[in-house]
Amino acid sequence: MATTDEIIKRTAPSHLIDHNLIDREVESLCDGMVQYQKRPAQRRDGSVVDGLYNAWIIFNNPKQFNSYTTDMVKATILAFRRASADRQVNAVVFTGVGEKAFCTGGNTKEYAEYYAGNPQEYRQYMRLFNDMVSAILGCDKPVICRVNGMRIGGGQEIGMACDFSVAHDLANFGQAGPKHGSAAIGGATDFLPVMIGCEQAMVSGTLCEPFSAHKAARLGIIADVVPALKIDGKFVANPTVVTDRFLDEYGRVVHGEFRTGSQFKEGQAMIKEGEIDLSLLDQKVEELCAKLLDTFPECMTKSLEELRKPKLNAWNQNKENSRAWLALNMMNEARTGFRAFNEGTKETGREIDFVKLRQGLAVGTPWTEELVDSLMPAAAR
Ligand SMILES: CC(C)(COP(=O)(O)OP(=O)(O)OC[C@H]1O[C@@H](n2cnc3c(N)ncnc32)[C@H](O)[C@@H]1OP(=O)(O)O)[C@@H](O)C(=O)NCCC(=O)NCCSC(=O)C1=CCCCC1=O
Repeated sequence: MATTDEIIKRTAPSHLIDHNLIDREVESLCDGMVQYQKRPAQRRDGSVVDGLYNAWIIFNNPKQFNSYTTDMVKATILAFRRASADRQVNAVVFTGVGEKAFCTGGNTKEYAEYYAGNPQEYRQYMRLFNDMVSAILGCDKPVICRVNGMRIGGGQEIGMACDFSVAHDLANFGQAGPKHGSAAIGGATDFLPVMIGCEQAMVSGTLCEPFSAHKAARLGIIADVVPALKIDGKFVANPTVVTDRFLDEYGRVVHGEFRTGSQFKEGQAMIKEGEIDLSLLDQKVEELCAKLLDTFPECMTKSLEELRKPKLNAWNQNKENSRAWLALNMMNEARTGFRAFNEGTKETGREIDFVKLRQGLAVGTPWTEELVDSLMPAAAR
């Protein structure tokens, strides 16, 4: 009987049709701010597999916490289509450079300086954003979000569109919408209720309070969490987060909540003193890729398609209405909120005086450029 290798050699066709949309390097669409790397696949024992790869899609905008510009969104759509069509690719690893941020969502500088006050332009942008989220949810390969740091706003949304998330435990998660003039309708309002239930989704989507990777694991937003902080060469859990007990004296769950007061400050000092090492994160990601490799490919794709449906159906039901509303929102609250973040500083703050705005609207004050200018952090001082 012929061996599998002999059969492959004898029967594999000499020409394969290329199903990619365009034949351009991902990096060429965005000056390298999104990188596409085919990294050799590994077996569970760590040995490298000939001819098979994992596609790493990497956001490379560290100065702006790996937020995505319009060009980066275009490149990301192409990257996921490329990975989906590439016969040699078995899994996609979606991540960012560095250890501070996976992604903090849309680029607030571009939002404030180009899209603010231009709903027709933002509608075009949101076509691209929607296609980016759909490209993740429609990828024929399993998608792992390697959470190399904070996952905030639209970064949390594209992260939740992935099939698996593995995070290091210094990463924070959360939305920014109603604090920065938007609503988390770029996927979070579709995915959160499905993933963590309506009550916790409401807390995250409206109050916009960040939560730790340990809490994200407890809530079910991520599949796994590993330490990244080394003190004297030894990995330790995030010292700003409660990880040494599950309940407080009243029987309430405190595991994964942030420490407070002097304990939190001491934890921050420990992080400053320590060394950040993402080797355990990469080990966990490679282990997951190796497990995914050890399956039938078509059955894997079918399982992905079915298990994605709760998120995908919610997303498809709402994404076009969300796009239209987000465009129009650029006339008032998004224009105000993203300008405030972009023009604010640590000293002036980066958010408006929400009470002042509400007081004005409560007496029917109309939205004018003058009102918006008066709400900017520097003006309010
Ligand atoms: C809470 C933060 C994520 C982290 O805060 P902190 O640790 O205090 O860092 P900062 O000093 O705020 O930021 C450091 C520098 O990074 C720049 N930065 C941070 N985030 C962005 C961003 N998203 N775009 C551009 N630049 C960013 C920041 O300006 C600092 O640089 P500087 O030169 O000014 O010193 C906090 O950073 C934060 O809240 N960031 C903004 C989060 C945000 O609002 N994202 C957009 C949400 S809306 C969105 O993503 C959407 C997606 C699609 C659907 C529609 C939509 O609205």
